[in-house]
Amino acid sequence: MAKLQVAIDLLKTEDAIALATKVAPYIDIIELGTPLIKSEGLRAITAMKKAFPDKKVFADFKTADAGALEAEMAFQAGADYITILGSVDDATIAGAVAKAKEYNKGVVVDTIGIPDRVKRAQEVIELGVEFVELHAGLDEQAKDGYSIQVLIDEAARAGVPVSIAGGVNLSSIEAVKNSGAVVAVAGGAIYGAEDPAAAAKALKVALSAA
Ligand SMILES: O=C([C@H](O)CO)[C@H](O)[C@H](O)COP(=O)(O)O
Repeated sequence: MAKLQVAIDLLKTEDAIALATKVAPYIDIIELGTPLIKSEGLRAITAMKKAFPDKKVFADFKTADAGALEAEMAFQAGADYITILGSVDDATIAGAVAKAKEYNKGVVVDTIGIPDRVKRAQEVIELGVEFVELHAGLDEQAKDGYSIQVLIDEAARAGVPVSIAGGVNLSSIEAVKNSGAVVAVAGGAIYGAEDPAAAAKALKVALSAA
């Protein structure tokens, strides 16, 4: 069954923990979004892992260089996963993967901005990453004509473990599930909902349905 990841793009650690507290029963992976980490630093990761030791904590660093160093920073702070940008040199990804092996943690490659996400996913999986995020960022989603269907189609033909991030919500979750993605990432659909717990529960139920 695909896992559910909540992407927390809030700016304060206490708000992030308050949200995670509401949705945790339905969530497998808690993502600290890039804006949150930039706003609060590594202590946001440490605080989240301390609050939820049994959940996987995902640090969305979107690292572009010094992969080993940034991976070590994230893992020492308490992260279980770090993201490295797929558009960077393979050496940056390989450095982070080597560090992940040392700490028994994982690297996720983020394909944001990459024209051929499937080809790059197939390449970087060979470097030892856990899974690849097929990702349309918030700015790409805001463009006219954006549809998550592109990511769903890519996941179905990727042939490697992928997550989908880019506006996953209740309307798209069934198609995301059927695409074979191993993780569905939902940000705004949860943290922007009037009742985040109900939103997370509905997504989890849809992912769990036979
Ligand atoms: O990674 C993200 C983005 O780059 C800002 O950090 C989002 O968390 C990701 O796109 C998922 O969020 P939604 O698209 O709101 O589901």
